[in-house]
Amino acid sequence: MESSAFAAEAVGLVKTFDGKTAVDGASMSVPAGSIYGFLGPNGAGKTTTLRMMLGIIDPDEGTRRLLGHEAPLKAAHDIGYLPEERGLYPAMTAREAIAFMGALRGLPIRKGRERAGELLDGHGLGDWIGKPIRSLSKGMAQTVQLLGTIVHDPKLIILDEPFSGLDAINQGKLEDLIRAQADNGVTVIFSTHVIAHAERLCEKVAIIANGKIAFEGEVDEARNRLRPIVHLRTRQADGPWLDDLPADAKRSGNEFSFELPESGPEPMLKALIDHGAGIDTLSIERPGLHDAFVAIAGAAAAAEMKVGA
Ligand SMILES: Nc1ncnc2c1ncn2[C@@H]1O[C@H](COP(=O)(O)OP(=O)(O)OP(=O)(O)O)[C@@H](O)[C@H]1O
Repeated sequence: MESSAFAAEAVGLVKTFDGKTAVDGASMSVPAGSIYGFLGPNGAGKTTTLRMMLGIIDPDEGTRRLLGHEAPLKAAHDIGYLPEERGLYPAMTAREAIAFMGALRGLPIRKGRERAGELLDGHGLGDWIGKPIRSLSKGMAQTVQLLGTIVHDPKLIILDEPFSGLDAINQGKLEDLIRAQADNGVTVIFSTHVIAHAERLCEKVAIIANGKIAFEGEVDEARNRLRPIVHLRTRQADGPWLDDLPADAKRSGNEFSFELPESGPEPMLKALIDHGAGIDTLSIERPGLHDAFVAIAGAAAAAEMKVGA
């Protein structure tokens, strides 16, 4: 049943709300045991796609398969889901909230309480175990909800914008938690509009803009679509060596920047040296995922994304 190399797959998912297409033919394949990032600006269709994958809503067209099940709800006990809208019952204690979330996924409540204690201890919230949710800070409550998402040891975790609302320290802890889950063989899918998290965590990403998947593949594959950029500062301002630079090199004083030629840096560097440019500084910058995002999804979509945490 779960022998597939993919923990989640979607083929041609379409969803229209009131005549407006929110998701327009999304196909994704999430390798089992990987960390998979779903990147796109607000309103791009991330939440709608994840809800279709989970079986919370049905697509108008297309198919999906979750942990080997064509009816995603059949996999419900093996799934952990953190929705974009956060919320816990304010009067429940941290322990009860976690145990309750586990019970909704089939974990016996007694076991859930036990695991809740371990998880809260392990995440620095041991002192809050018996405190009502309303007495916790927003970040703590979000951590509790996250612990409730993993309390039943799911095989696949789907987190919708899990980093939003967390300060930098808690964002770092969440990255650690995601890595720890993946190290244990759990598949993690998370959506984000912050590129840095995906760049640090993911092997594979999907980039969605205007309801369409513009790219799906390895992070390196996205970055490799762009050529590295050479930044060069010469000692001389003028000379025959200027002809050795690519015609479209950008110049500011003695500083030049241009795409690395297909032939690599050596032939050009040799020519520059032979023709008397005098190399002051040289660096070759590999494009980041943000540059790749701009190239793939367009500048307008990229402008709505955040580069860093
Ligand atoms: N239940 C719904 N009824 C009507 N329109 C909807 C519904 N759910 C989503 N939409 C619309 O579908 C489009 C995609 O929304 P979706 O929430 O999937 O995007 P998103 O990428 O997750 O962005 P965000 O992070 O802002 O939620 C938006 O235009 C949204 O208004």
